[in-house]
Amino acid sequence: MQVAQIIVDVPTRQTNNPYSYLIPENLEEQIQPGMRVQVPFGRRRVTGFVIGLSDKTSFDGKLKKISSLVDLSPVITPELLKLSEWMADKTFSFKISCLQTMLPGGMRTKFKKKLLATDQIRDTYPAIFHGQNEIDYDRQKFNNKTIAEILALRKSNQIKVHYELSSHAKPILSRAYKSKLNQQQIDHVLIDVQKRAVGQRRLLKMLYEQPSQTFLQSKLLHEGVGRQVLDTAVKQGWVTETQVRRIRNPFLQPVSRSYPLDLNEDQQTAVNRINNAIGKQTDTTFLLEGVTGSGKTEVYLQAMAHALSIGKTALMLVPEITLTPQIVGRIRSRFGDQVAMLHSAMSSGERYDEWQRINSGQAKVVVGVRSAIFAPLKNIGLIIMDEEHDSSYKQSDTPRYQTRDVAKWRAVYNHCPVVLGSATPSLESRARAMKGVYQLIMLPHRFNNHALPHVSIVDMKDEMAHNRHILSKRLSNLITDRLEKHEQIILLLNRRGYSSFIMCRDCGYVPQCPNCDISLTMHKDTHTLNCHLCGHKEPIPTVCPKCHSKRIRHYGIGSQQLEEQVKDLFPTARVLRMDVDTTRKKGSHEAIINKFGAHKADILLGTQMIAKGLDFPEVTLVGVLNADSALQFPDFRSSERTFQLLTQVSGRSGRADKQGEVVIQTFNPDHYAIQLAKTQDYEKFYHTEMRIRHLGKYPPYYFTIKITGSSPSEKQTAYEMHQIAGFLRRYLTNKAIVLGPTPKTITRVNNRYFYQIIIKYRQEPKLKAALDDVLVKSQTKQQGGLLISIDNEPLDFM
Ligand SMILES: Nc1ncnc2c1ncn2[C@@H]1O[C@H](COP(=O)(O)OP(=O)(O)OP(=O)(O)O)[C@@H](O)[C@H]1O
Ligand SMILES: [Zn+2]
Ligand SMILES: [Zn+2]
Repeated sequence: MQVAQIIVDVPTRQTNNPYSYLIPENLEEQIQPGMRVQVPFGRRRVTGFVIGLSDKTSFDGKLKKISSLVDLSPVITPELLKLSEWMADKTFSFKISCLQTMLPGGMRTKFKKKLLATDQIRDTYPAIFHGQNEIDYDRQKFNNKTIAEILALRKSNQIKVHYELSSHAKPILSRAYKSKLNQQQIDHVLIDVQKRAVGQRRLLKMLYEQPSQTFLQSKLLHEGVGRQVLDTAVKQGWVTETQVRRIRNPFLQPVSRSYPLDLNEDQQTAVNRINNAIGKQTDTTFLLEGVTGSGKTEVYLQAMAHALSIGKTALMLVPEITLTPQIVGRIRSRFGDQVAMLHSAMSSGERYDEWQRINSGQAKVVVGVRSAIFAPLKNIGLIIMDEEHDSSYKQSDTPRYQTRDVAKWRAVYNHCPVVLGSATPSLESRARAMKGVYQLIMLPHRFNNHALPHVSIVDMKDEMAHNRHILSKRLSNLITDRLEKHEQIILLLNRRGYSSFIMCRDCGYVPQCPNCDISLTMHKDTHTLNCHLCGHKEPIPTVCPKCHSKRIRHYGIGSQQLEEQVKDLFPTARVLRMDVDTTRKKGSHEAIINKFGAHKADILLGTQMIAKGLDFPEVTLVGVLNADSALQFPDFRSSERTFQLLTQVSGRSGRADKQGEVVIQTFNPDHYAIQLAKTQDYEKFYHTEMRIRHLGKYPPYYFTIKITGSSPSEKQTAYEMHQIAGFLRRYLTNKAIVLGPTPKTITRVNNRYFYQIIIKYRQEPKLKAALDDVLVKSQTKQQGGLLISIDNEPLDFM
C-alpha cells in the first residue's frame, strides 16, 4: 500500500512537518504530489497538500486514510513544492502558509469543480456524466472506483477539470450557435433562400465553410448576421443554440502588433549579454542600471523574445503601481495571446483563468506583480524584475519573502538568468554588483540622447513667508507656461508618512484612534475620521471635544483638496486625479492613463501611483509638492526612498524631443537625498549613502532580522521580549548586535502592544537555531497571548 506525506492546513510549529496518510487503494495510481486532499486530523477534517509518496513498508503503527480529493490534478508543480520548503525556512514561516501563498487567491477558498467532457466521453461514461457535457463534481457522491476512473480520464486529458469559485466568480457564458446541417443539406437549403435575404445567405455560407464550428453570437452579429436571422435559423432547424464558456479577458483593450525596434549600442550590448546567458542556461543575475527613459523595456522585450525563440518561457515582474496598461500593452503588442497577466486588481475569476492558462502551458509569457513569482510556469528561460528596488517586492505579512530571493531561487532551478532593472537600484543590489556577485549592465543615457530634465528646488520655508498656497510661485508660473504651450504636467503629492488629519486651532487637540496610538485620518468622501491601522471610524466633530471651540479644522492636504486648488488657480486646465479613491473601480486606472496619454487632459495629479513607468512624450513639467514627507520617517531607508521617488518621478519629464523641467518643493533643501536627486546623480548618492550605512552598521553591510512580539498587555510584551533578547545575547556570538527590545513606533494597534528586537549580523552560524528556538518556545508556552513574528531582512526598523 502507498502512503502520502501531507502538509496539513493547521499552521502551527508542531504541524509544520508532513504527516503520513494511507492512500485508498483505488486512488493509488492517481494521487500525485502537488494535489490537495482532505484528511482526518484529530476530530476534524482538514485540507492538506500531498508533498511526497512512499511505500508503506517503512511505517509501522496504524495510519489514517485520506478521506477525499480536493484537486483532480496537481495545483503545485514539483518546482514550487521544493521552493515552498526553502521559503518556509528562509522566512521563518510555516510550510502550509508558503503553499497557500503560491495559489491564486480564489483557489485558496471556496470553489467548485466542474468536469467537462466531449460528446464521445459523455456517452461512453454514462455513470459519470448522465448524458451531460458538464457536471458538478462536488455535487455527486462518487465512490472511489468512479473517482479513480475520473482521475484516469483526467490524466490522459480525455476530460477537463475546471475550478469555479462558488461565490463571486461565476463562469461567463456566451450565447453561440452550431450547425445542425451537413454541407450537402446546406447546399439544399441555399437553393430555397432568396437572394435578398442577405443575412441568411451569409450565415449559411459561414456554416458551410465550417460545419463543425461553434459560432459565438457576438461574432455572428459582428459579421452582419442579425438577431432576426438567428431566430429564423433556429426555427428552421438550421442551427442549435448553445452556450459556451468564455475565458475572462483581463486585457480590456485589443492592442496592435509591434515589432522589435533597432537597438542603440548600449541596448544591444545589454541584450547580447543577457541573451548569451539565456542560451548558455546560466543562472547569472544581471543588474540593468539604466537612467529613466534609457529604453530598458525594449531590452526586456528582446531578451524575452530570445527566450521564447529557443522554446523557453519568460516571467516579468513589475511593482504593483507600475503595472500600468502602458507596460502591459507593450508586452502584449509584442507577444500577443501568449501573455498571461497576474494582478491584484483582477477579479479572482480572471486570475484563476490566467493561472490555468499558465499551468496548462498555453501562456508562455507571464507579467505580474509580486505574487506572480509563483506562477506555475515551466521551463523558464528568463526572469525579469523591473524597478527591482521597489518596496512592494517585499511581502509585509507572512510569509515575509523578498521576491528577489525567490526569483534567484527559481533561476537556479531553471538554469536561467535573472535581470534586475532600475534607474535607482537598491543599495543591496548595487553593492552586490560591485562585488561581482551580480553582473552590472549600464544604460547611462536616455534613448536618442535626450537630455535628463532640469531640476530646481524650491525652499518652502522661504516660500511660506509670502505665499501660503501649496503651489510655489515658480511651480505655478511654469504650469501657466506649459498650459500656454499646450504641453502636459504631472504633479506628485507624496503621501508616504503624510496624512490629512484634523486639529483644534485653539487647544491643539488631534482626534486619536481609541484602539491604536495614531491620529485619525480625515476622509472627505465618507465624512468620517478613519484609523488606517484597525479600521475604526467615527464622525468628523464640529466642535472640539476638549475645549468646545468651533475652530477644529482640517490640516494637511489630500489629493482631492489639491485638485480643487489647482482647478481654482487654473480654471481652464483639464485636470485628472489618480489616487486610491479615483482608481477603486475596475478599469479606472487604465481609463485615466489613456485619457492623459491621448492628451485629453493637461494636468495629471496624484500620489505615488503616477511616479513610475509612465512614458508620455508631451509631459515637460513635473512638480513634487512635498518632497520631504518621507524624510521624517525614523527609518534608515528613508533617504534612499526619497531619492528613488524623486528620481523616478523626475524621469517622467521631457522623455521625447522637448526639454523637461522638474520643480521639487521641500522644507529640507539641503538634505543630500534632495540635493542629489536634483542632479540625478545615482553614483554619488550610492557612495554617500553607503558611507552612512557603514557607519550605522546598516544593510547592505550587515544582515538584519526583526523580531516583533505583541500581546494585550504592555507589561507582559516588554517582559517576554526582554527574555528573548537576553537569550539571544547569551546564545549568539559577541559580534552579533542585538538591539532592544523597544516599543515599536506605533506601539499600540488594535489594543495590542508591539515591541521589537533587531539583530544585526554578518556571520552567525547559530542564528537559525536560535530563532527556531524562540519560535518553538513562544508557541509551546503560548505565553498568555504573546505572538512572535520574525522578519528576515525587514524593509524598515519601525
Ligand atoms: N530601440 C529603440 N528605438 C526606438 N525607440 C526606443 C528604443 N528604445 C526605447 N525607445 C523609446 O524610448 C522611450 C523610453 O524607453 P522606456 O520607457 O523603455 O525607458 P525606461 O528605461 O523603462 O525608463 P523608466 O525607467 O523611466 O521607465 C520610450 O518611448 C521608448 O519607446
Ligand atoms: Zn480644542
Ligand atoms: Zn485604530
